[in-house]
Amino acid sequence: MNASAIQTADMRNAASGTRSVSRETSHSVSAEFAGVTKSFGSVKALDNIDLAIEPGEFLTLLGPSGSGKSTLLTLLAGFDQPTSGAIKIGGKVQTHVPPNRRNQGIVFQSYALFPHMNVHDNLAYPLAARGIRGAEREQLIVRALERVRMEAYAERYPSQLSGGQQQRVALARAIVFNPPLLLMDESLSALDRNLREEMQFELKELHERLSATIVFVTHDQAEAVTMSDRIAVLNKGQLVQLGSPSALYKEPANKFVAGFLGEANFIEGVVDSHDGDFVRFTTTAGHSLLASSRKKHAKGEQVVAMVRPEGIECALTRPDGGVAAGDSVKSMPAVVERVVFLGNAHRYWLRAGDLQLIMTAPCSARTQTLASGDQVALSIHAHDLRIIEA
Ligand SMILES: Nc1ncnc2c1ncn2[C@@H]1O[C@H](COP(=O)(O)OP(=O)(O)OP(=O)(O)O)[C@@H](O)[C@H]1O
Repeated sequence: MNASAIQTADMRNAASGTRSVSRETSHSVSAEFAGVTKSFGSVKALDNIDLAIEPGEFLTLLGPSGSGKSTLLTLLAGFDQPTSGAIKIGGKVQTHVPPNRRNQGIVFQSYALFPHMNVHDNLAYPLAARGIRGAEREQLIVRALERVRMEAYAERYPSQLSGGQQQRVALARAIVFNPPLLLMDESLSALDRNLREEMQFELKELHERLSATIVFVTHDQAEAVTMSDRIAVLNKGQLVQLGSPSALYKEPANKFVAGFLGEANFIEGVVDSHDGDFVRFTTTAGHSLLASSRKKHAKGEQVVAMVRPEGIECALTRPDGGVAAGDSVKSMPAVVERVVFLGNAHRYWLRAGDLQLIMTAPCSARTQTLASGDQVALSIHAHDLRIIEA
């Protein structure tokens, strides 16, 4: 995942934020975890999670394997109960309400289509369970199948469908009764790349048309960034950070989030001074750098700063030691160790003393391509260098 993916996602999320697209229903609910802990014997799968999901929001639970994403979603679905804490849906405590008495659509891998029923009957099932029959039921089935472009497959049995088609039908079954809450666990993970991207786009469109709150689980960062209004990053059963994709990318709370969502360079040092939102610190290699920080830091404090690969700038050093392009930001000497052409950008591995940094620079006719062995002056604007937690 790169910065342009984040920008595209931001634009898409901003567009969906306005939600002027014709919405076919007008209900959605909030969902909340209040001090939720879940233990399996000695394993604490979730540790005191507080998380409030807004009505109509597309919220993604993101984290590495074993971080607790599925456990959190399973508790929200009502398939299991927390060891302590409460789950509220629409402001009401639902912690011990069974799944069939919660008005929610579910697309879980373990919640497969009924193999002995054709597509039509798979969709009719949740409607019948809600007492919806006759012409209304048929209308809802046709509309749900149209939404996932599977209207031509109503008579087929699941075994006569591809994996991708089965997932579309599972999605149609989950949305056929216009649930105010839709829960999806790694629902697109079995699809090949093209179909997955197509489904991501369709799901996002669907979210804009439905008014449902969607809670989506994935371990795929790019998917989380493209789809979500907000992302909740989990690690080892804890909620590490909650925010918009761009906030998490630009202002990660710690090294884990910075490294998990995109690429990051980390620079360690000791604080010299703090002025407003900026901190001057000296790196272990003796370079003095200016970074931005939300917190106050005391002189002598050990800090870790983070810069994304596109936040580093380089200019070739002239033979007299000066810098080719003038720059107001103080620069440090470095050498280009390796260059890789990526098509629309170059990726550079730079060494400045004991610091190794990765930089990406877009390719254009106006930018000079650096070569391995070039002596350069490296600069990082203070807004691109952020003090984060270790
Ligand atoms: N029924 C269970 N019994 C015992 N331990 C469990 C059970 N379910 C989950 N766990 C443990 O709880 C932790 C969180 O698991 P969970 O499935 O929620 O993670 P996840 O983030 O969804 O992982 P993945 O991406 O691999 O699906 C893991 O350590 C897992 O082994």
